[in-house]
Parts: sequence; structure tokens; C-alpha cells
Amino acid sequence: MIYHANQCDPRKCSGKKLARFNLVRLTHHISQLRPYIVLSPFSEKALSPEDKGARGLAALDCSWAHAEEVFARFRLQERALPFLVAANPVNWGKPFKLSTVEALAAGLVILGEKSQAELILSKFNWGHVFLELNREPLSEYAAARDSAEVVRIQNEYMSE
Ligand SMILES: C[S@@+](CC[C@H](N)C(=O)[O-])C[C@H]1O[C@@H](n2cnc3c(N)ncnc32)[C@H](O)[C@@H]1O
Repeated sequence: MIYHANQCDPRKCSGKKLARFNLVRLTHHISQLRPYIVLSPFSEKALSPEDKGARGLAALDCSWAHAEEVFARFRLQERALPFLVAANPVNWGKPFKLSTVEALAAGLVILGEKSQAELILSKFNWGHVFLELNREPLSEYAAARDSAEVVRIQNEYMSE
């Protein structure tokens, strides 16, 4: 599920593209995200395999310029993704600043749904590069026990 704030260039928006392929549902009602784990770069808790019981994943598609202020307006079941590097053309090589499709794909891998991650990334010509660039950390995060272990693994990558 993706909450869409309509702040992006529709030609470049990865969330809208996923919706065109019927791979996500778009909503303009934040309340519809409540049953799901919402990926937020501002959450203090990291996503981990401990979250596997969740009903599903959600992201909030808005401009990075307004993201902090948009997330601050709501109280949801939020989780941050650990250190991963973007492969999308807008933020290529930047850590943590993932496009919506990269964030959902990373979350799916961490929750043990790698084939779903490959499916959503397959709609983007750079999509496979995201999994290649982050193959090692993603497989370690997916094997972690809980959020604290994900953060410990992340810190090892960040100190390298
Ligand atoms: C700010 S929007 C930008 C969307 C971009 N315009 C696009 O077309 O993909 C990206 C969304 O992906 C998720 N996301 C990105 N990086 C993340 C991170 N490091 N941790 C958690 N969620 C993240 C969040 O839901 C965030 O709001």
C-alpha cells in the first residue's frame, strides 16, 4: 500500500509506476495505512525479520523536501530501513535515500519475500542493480533475529 501525497513528478514517480502495473494499491487516506508497517526513514525502530507477522508493508510517497514534515503529522506503525544504498537515477549511490520501490523491495527481502522484491524491481531498468549493490547487507539483515541485531549489522557496514 502506498499513500500518495501528489508531490512528485508523475513521470519519475516509482509509486505511481507500481500502481500502473497493479503491484501496489495507492491511497490518499492515511488511515488506510494503519494495519500495515509503514516504512519511514525517521522511525527509531529498524525493520527486522521480527516484523514478519505484519499484514503488509506500506510507504509514503512524497517529495524528500517535505518528507520529515509529512511523517511528523501521523502516528503509524513505522519502521526505518537500515543502511542500504540507492540505485535509482535521482539519488544513485546515496545511503538511506531510497525511492519508494527500493524501500518496499528492501522491506520485502528483510521479511523473507525476495521474489516479490524482484517482481516490483523488474519494472525499472535499474531495479536489479539495487539488489546487486545491497546483496550482502540485505542477506545479513534478512537473517537477523530482531531490530537490535539489524542495527548492529548496519553499524558494522557504516564503520567500514
Ligand atoms: C520520500 S519518498 C520519495 C519517492 C520518490 N519520489 C519515488 O518516486 O520513489 C520515498 C519513501 O520510501 C520510503 N523510504 C525511503 N527510504 C527509506 C528508509 N531509509 N527507511 C524507511 N523508509 C524509506 C519512505 O516511505 C519514503 O517516504
